[in-house]
Amino acid sequence: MEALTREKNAAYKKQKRGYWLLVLGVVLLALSSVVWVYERRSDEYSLQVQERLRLVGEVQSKSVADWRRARMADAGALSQDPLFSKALAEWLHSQQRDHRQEALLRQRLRVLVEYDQYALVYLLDTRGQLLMSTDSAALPRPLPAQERQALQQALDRAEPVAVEPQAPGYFAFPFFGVMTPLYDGFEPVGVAWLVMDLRGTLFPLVQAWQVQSQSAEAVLTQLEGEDSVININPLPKSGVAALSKPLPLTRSGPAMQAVRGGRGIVRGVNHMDQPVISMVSAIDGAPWWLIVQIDEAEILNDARRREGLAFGLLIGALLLLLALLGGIWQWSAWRAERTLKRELQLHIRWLDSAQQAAALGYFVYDLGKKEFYISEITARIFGVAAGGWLPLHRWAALVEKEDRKAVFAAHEQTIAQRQHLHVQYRIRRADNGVQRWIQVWAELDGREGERPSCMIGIVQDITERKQVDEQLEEYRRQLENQVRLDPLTGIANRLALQEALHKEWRRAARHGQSVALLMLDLDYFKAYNDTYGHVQGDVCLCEVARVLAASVGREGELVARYGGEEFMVLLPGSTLAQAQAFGQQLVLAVQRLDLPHAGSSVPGQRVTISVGVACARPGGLQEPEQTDGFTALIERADGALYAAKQAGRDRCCAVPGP
Ligand SMILES: Nc1nc2c(ncn2[C@@H]2O[C@H](COP(=O)(O)OP(=O)(O)OP(=O)(O)O)[C@@H](O)[C@H]2O)c(=O)[nH]1
Repeated sequence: MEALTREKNAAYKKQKRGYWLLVLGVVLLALSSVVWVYERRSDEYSLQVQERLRLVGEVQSKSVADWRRARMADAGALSQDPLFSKALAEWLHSQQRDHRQEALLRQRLRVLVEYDQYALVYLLDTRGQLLMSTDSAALPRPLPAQERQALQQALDRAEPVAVEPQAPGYFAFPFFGVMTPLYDGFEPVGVAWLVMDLRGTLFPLVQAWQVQSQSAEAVLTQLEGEDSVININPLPKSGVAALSKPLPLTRSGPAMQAVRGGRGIVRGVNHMDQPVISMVSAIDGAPWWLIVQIDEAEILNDARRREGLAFGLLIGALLLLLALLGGIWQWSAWRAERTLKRELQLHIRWLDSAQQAAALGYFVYDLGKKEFYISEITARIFGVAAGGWLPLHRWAALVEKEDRKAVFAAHEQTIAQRQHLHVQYRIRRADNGVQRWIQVWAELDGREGERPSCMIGIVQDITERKQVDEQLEEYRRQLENQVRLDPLTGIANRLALQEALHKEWRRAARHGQSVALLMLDLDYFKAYNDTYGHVQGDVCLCEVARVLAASVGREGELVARYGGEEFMVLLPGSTLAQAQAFGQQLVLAVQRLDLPHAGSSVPGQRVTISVGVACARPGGLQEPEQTDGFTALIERADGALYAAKQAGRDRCCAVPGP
């Protein structure tokens, strides 16, 4: 039972281990799926961001190009304005510089500042000397080389020429300028230097990209010298001011890739050594590149944060579900285990009670250790102190000497041939030395083909049952005898005679011997009954039977009451003469009884017998030859008896064989 409990516990633990392995497998599968999906989602998100970068870059670069084109177009329109140029020419040619013309020119310059949003406008002569400016703005002196060069180019080409942003510039604000030539007919009369403050004009276009990002920025760059660039607009997120000092071109920076002709989405590190994804666009008609960039790590972190949250929730829900399922399973397993334990305890109690009631104990014989483990009841049967381990030699000493060899042989045969063991043997109890009968049923454990490790069996004290069995056997034997005994005389009856006759007939046939049969009858017994009564008649029969029984003694010889006052004597191996002589002895033995018989016609009026003798040598052993043979023998003995009666009774007559 303990083994059963252990087995069930082991099965339960195995089941539990299996469950946790399953849970672990599911969790690992879920995690790897999540990681796989997560990676794919990160890639997808990166592609989405790149697409957005591309769109923003295209829109912004177009806006910047449009803005620049518009500025150049405005400058072109001013250059083509004949009235303005004419007014300037006239003002220049007038000796005292006509105040009215000057007022008109200043008016026009104010319009340019107010409506075309120029920060400053300078009117220069063709040598670059200041003629007038808006709001009395001072002209940088001397006129910087870049502006001088632009002025000259504008006059040479007869079209506006841009003055690109510079670092550091001449003004307190980042600016973009256009040198606009003015002609009176075919004669150049001067140049309008249109200066635009980029902060309120161009920068908002570049910085119009509103995204919730820590790093996303757009920057207009232009080459400064051979190997550096300047950022035209400020980068507030990176803490870089507009037109900051030139930044060296780094090999993997997006600016370098832009300068080398890279366009579209590029990867690289920015000036702060952070990996960024950038959209690089060249601004049409300008030496500028627009770089829209975002920190790559931020993209992924952002994506991961969001995806992670979603997946975290999913995994959390999954784990919660698993935990819930596990809890339910544990609870049901605990309930099942508790029920099982209760049932097991109940069964153990029932089994103990049943074993006690049946005086049934159990044992386990460990084939390796050669030791018995015996239960309490088994210990009680063997008379040892308590259940537990009992070495083989101690058990062997308790087996009755006469039975020991057979019991060992049975045990060995069981182990060798994997048979069931069912033996009954005697033991001497260890405590009081009393002999007891026990019965043992046992079998080997393990499956077919496996090497058995132990023999498990039950033991029952059957001493009382054995005694009852012996009594029953005795009773049966008595009954058997009684069936074959004549109740009045106590000698064999007709049934016993017939069985003996069959047996001896067959034996004689096998050994080629003869069988003699004597048939005896009390003479005038009817008269005896009539004279002395039936009770006395019975007594007489008993006396004669006693005498007859006392006269036979060799093996196979039998005296039987054949019926009424008739008796038979079977003499196997006797010849007719020997049998006749024996018959005569019987006649004399009855005479010697000297029982008075007043009704007898035999002289002396004593109880006498007549005897008929027949003898035969049996032929075949087969039926009906055999039956015919001894039936004929009986008939001939009967015939001989008749002859003895006819001859005067109290004698023995023999009939020779056929
Ligand atoms: N008392 C007693 N008488 C028996 C028993 N069995 C048979 N008898 C009697 O035995 C008598 C047999 O008589 P019969 O067959 O006429 O023969 P018999 O009188 O002996 O005459 P013979 O045999 O010719 O000498 C019968 O009267 C039976 O009643 C018995 O068990 N006890």
